[in-house]
Amino acid sequence: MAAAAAPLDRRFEGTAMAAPAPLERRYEGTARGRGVAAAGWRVCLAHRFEEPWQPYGAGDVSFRDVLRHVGLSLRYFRWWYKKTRVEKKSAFIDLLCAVPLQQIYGCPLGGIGGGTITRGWRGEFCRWQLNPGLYHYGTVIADQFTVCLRCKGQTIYQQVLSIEKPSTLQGWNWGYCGHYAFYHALYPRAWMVYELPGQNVVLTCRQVSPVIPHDYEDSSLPVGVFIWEVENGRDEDVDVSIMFSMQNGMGAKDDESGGHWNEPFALEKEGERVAGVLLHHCTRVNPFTLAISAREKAGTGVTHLTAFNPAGSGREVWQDLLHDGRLESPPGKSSLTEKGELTAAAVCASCTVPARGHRTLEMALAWDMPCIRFGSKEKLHLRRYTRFFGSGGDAAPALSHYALTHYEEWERKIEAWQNPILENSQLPSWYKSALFNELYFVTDGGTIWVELPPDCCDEDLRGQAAAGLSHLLPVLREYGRFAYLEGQEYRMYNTYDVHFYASFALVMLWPKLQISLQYDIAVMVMNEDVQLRQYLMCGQTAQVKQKNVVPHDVGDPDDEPWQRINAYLIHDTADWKDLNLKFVLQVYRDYYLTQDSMYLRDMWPVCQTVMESELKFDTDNDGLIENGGFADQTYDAWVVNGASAYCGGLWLAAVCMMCKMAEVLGDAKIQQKYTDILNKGKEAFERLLWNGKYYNYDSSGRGSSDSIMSDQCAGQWFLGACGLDQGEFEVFPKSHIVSALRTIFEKNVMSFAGGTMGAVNGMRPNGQPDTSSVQSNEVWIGVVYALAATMIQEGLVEEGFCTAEGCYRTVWEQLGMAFQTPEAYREKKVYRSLAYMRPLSIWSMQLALERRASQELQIWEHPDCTTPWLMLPPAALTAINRREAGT
Ligand SMILES: CC(C)CCC[C@@H](C)[C@H]1CC[C@H]2[C@@H]3CC=C4C[C@@H](O[C@@H]5O[C@H](CO)[C@@H](O)[C@H](O)[C@H]5O)CC[C@]4(C)[C@H]3CC[C@]12C
Repeated sequence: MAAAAAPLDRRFEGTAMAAPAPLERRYEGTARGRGVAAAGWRVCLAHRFEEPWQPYGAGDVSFRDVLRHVGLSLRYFRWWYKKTRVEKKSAFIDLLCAVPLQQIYGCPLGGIGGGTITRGWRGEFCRWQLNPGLYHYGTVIADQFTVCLRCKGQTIYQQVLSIEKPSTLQGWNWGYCGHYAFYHALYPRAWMVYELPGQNVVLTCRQVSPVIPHDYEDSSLPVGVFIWEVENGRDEDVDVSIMFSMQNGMGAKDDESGGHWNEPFALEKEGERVAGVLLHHCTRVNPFTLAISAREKAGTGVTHLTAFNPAGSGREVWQDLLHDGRLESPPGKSSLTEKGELTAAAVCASCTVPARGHRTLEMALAWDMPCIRFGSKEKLHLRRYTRFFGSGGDAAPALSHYALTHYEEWERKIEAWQNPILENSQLPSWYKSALFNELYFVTDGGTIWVELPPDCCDEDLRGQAAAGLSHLLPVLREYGRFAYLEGQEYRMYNTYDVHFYASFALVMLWPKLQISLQYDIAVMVMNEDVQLRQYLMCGQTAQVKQKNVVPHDVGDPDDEPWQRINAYLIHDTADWKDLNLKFVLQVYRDYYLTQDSMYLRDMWPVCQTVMESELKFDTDNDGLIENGGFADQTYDAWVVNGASAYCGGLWLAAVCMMCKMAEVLGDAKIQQKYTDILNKGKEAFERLLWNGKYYNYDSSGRGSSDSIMSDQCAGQWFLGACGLDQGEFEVFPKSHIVSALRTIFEKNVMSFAGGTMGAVNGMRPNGQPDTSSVQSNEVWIGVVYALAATMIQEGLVEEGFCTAEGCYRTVWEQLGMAFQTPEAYREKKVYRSLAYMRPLSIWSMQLALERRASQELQIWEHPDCTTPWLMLPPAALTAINRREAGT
């Protein structure tokens, strides 16, 4: 098989794909680092991305769209003013103050649901989600690693490993030359390789977070480990010290609120000793403790400085380290900070690296915020990790010790999971990077994972448990409650129409979290919230949540999620057509992948309930639902009228799955009922929407109803993922699906931006993007990955990879949006909603590949492959490899 070329300097022939951005071009070093993964996202620290694109603003809306949305704009502005200026809260979607794009982010630190701290690719600590679901964007300049080299008792080199030249801590030697370092991300690990100019010493810092598939313990821990590999190329021994400094706080106003204090700690257990400093951050709400530490072992000394002023020159710290490569500290705790005062601490690990030799220094960052309150401050929640480390707020030393003594095991598990994919030379390297790096959102999606209190007195939960969800309480008790945001800028938990796409990552890697999430939704289906409110799109007043329908989301972290749901008030989603169907589709998909029959049995009545609610949308009784003439589905600003490819296709797929579930559960009556509907509905779907090449957007016959929608095969996507796409279960004629996918590839992909940016949501048959709405001419990255998966399922493997590649390269290489993949971009200049949930759908590509390969296996077995289920059919791969190798 063709060897993979360097991922970032390839040329493409035979497609209009432009050369990818050479993110490593500025690297002038020769070092490749130690143990750095081959695949991943690699960038030189001196790299500069092109001018940042702008978030969608008023200026990007056409006059026609402005007129179309005058009512919404006025109502939104009135609501926004009240929320932000009168109630002094933040808006769940702030259209007037979008987060500005910073092209700086790298892998976040931390496991799932304990909060995250993102490090930038230049090494900065820059994006903080410690208060659940709420982000603070700010680089804390005191949070650094500094290296000190000494030979024969003399310091020969001391440098902050940062290219910054800040105005504080001016007594430190800043301005490391970025041309001699590169960053490499392969989530949940990242590497930074620093060649120390003129020193013949190379440092590789490997950052590891405990994000381990199918692990529900260590994956919840709020820790990150930094393993410093020091390579000495000199002919003499070098004493090397790495100092890790950290401010008490996250660079927000709170840091100066007074009352914070630091203290040194050392913890020895089972012959392993870890030492460092605790930084107690004593806020009224959600207080926490940060811990910086290092592992002491033979030949490695650990020293610390309990407190220093990060707002001053820092000269005393610098000189102290310079003097002997160690830190000296007054004993005991620091005093409490005064109001307006900042404090920081540092820990230093030192060892001697023999001439031409190599040594390792291990450091950790842990944070302990066990008890959390959301914005409403009504309820106290315990984070998942408290079941292993307690909720007393004193766990930071134990967390640090555990992280430093278990990271090797975590890495073994991470490699066992990733290697079969990474070692598959038939998969293009951009895909390997995309697949693992997009997973950052599972932890950095404002994610929370909390315990169900043992004495749970939530009436709703108890009621539902009694009323048929027999495994609700056992599941929630054992696996806790999980929620992640629709997007860092779209602050709603578990937005369900979007989770539909992202859920593949969860069910494939942490299936119990998907199941727990589904139980939560099932409970909410049964509940109502009769409070009335005005919806902003159309201005009508309706209740917050109706009974027997799937909610849009489970709430805003700035309020009280799970308690007050449906934070989204743009539309009354009780009338949305996709939400109920997406529940049914996920239930069967989850059952198919997990074979959890308790789950299936519990969800079955809920599926019947939501399908009954949905049936009322089949107004003409032809077996097919109709859309309501407004944007009543995930494309919430793109109006649909009558039968539609998207919702109609999801409907038929859900009806098919109802038949299948009824069969599995032996419910013949329901099976017959849905079989009848399916037969009628299939006929109506083909008659109303098939135009000989693809399925029309909708059946209204209006101006853009024959648009080509990139997501028109969403129903087939789910059917295929569950093996329900052939024989008696064939819902859509195979030839129609393949023809539709080919049309999408030709029009939405290759005729848009020269085939380099993925698939535009809507394309007119004449090859012009559909501008009938503000969303039809957008590209939705998560939809594109789902489309690519569908193509792979249907045998259009090369087309699928080519389609997805455009999005990856645009986001990660051209636009500098690493670790913040947005919901959408347009062909030029604008994007929408950074750090979004939907792109996790890339895991459905992996499922499609695995499924295909296992089918192909019967007819084609490759002698060299140790993981045959990851193999692709030879014909498709020859083409992909040709493009990958640039031949
Ligand atoms: C800055 C001005 C106020 C702009 C004036 C023009 C506006 C009236 C419209 C231009 C763009 C519209 C927005 C486009 C997207 C939106 C997202 C939506 O929420 C979530 O979106 C997902 C789709 O991306 C959806 O799947 C999820 O379920 C939703 O939770 C809410 C509406 C809107 C903000 C939309 C509103 C009107 C414009 C700003």
